[in-house]
Amino acid sequence: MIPVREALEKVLALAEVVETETVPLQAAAGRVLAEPIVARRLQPPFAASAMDGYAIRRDDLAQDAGFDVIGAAPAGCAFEGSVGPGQAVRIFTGGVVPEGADFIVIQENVRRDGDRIIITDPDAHSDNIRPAGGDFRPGDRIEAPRRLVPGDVALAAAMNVPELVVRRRPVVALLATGDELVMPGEVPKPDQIVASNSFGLKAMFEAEGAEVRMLPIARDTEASLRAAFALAEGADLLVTIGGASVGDLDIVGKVAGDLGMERAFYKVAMRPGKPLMAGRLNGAAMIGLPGNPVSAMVCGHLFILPMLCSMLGLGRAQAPRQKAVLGSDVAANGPREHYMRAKVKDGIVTAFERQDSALLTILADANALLVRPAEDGPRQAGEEVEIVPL
Ligand SMILES: Nc1nc2c(c(=O)[nH]1)N[C@H]1C(S)=C(S)[C@@H](COP(=O)(O)OP(=O)(O)OC[C@H]3O[C@@H](n4cnc5c(N)ncnc54)[C@H](O)[C@@H]3O)O[C@H]1N2
Ligand code: MOO
Repeated sequence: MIPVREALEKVLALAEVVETETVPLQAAAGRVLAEPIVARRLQPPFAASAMDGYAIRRDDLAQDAGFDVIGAAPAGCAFEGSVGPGQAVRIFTGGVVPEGADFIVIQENVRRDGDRIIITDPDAHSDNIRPAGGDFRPGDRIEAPRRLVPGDVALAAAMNVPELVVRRRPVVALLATGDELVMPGEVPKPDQIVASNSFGLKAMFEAEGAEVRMLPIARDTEASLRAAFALAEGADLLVTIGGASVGDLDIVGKVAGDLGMERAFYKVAMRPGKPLMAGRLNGAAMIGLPGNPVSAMVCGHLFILPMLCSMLGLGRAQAPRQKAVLGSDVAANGPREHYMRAKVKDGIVTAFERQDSALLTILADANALLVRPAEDGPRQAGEEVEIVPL
């Protein structure tokens, strides 16, 4: 049994950064940028009005001052002339500020009378002009690597960059094992249950940017497992679920070994998730998750999400942790690091009473894992602890 930190290092060492691909902007949100985005434009490309109103010369601004309206400058249609003393050009938000003008008086602050305007409020706290290049200039960059958020996509579009170079999605083959499992929607026999782990894990990995191939459930026979392993061909990462422990039918490790798996480790000093296994099989990384539903999900969060981040070129790091204050006492911990399902609100974390690794209702209710180091003593409410937000 190895400590969690060591297991994570070994798992991350199995993760190879995937290649890049080019995608249109429309498909870029959530992807990991692999090459910087470089602005091809000045934005705004001209001094632009920030308001609907009239472009004038600031020196002319005064209570009751009058102006001749000599033209209009709506967005997309510049006024070609020049604004002289006592003159104004009708302008709208986004319009090009005409030559000679250096101030936009908003329309609420004038009275219009035919082709004349009179200033009713000489408010000058802003000139209401967006300077050319005030947002970005040619050559300005969005640096890589970076997970693209909607704001990045909007910025890339404004920079006139229609395609982005991103990491391709790591392909994860997900293999549930067990004679007791049927698919959701099927009618289980009295001694069967419905497979849940693969669905939770698929959602988790896809949210991180993976492409998940869900393989057919393998039965607890060597032949069935071998056939299922063959279907994982071409994946970057094979994740098996169940059959990892010491029971007579827990044969995932054996079959993987027979197929040539180079084992990095088996068993981690953690709760839940002790029978975790990792290695390399047929050129791909392989992680064997324990079958208990909460164990599988917790290991997915603590090991496979960091692995996917690393494959996407985002660097090697553990699942993000935060500090929180204990909301109620917790008993001393044993020799395995314990990731207790917990609820955190306003910085106060409270572990659930029931911590059985089969309880999906508790997991669904939890929004954090309370981290208890190995052999940690009893802790009282009010003490500071570490959590992993879920
Ligand atoms: N004598 C010992 N028994 C067990 C040990 C041990 O050290 N000594 N470890 C326990 C721990 S810890 C865990 S975790 C489990 C893990 O066992 P396996 O990885 O072999 O998982 P299974 O036996 O196949 O299944 C465990 C449990 O989870 C259910 N399961 C499996 N796959 C799914 C799925 N895709 N969806 C929903 N539920 C699933 C399965 O029906 C079992 O109830 O071993 C302990 N035993
Ligand atoms: O440690 Mo197991 O992973 O109890 O559920």
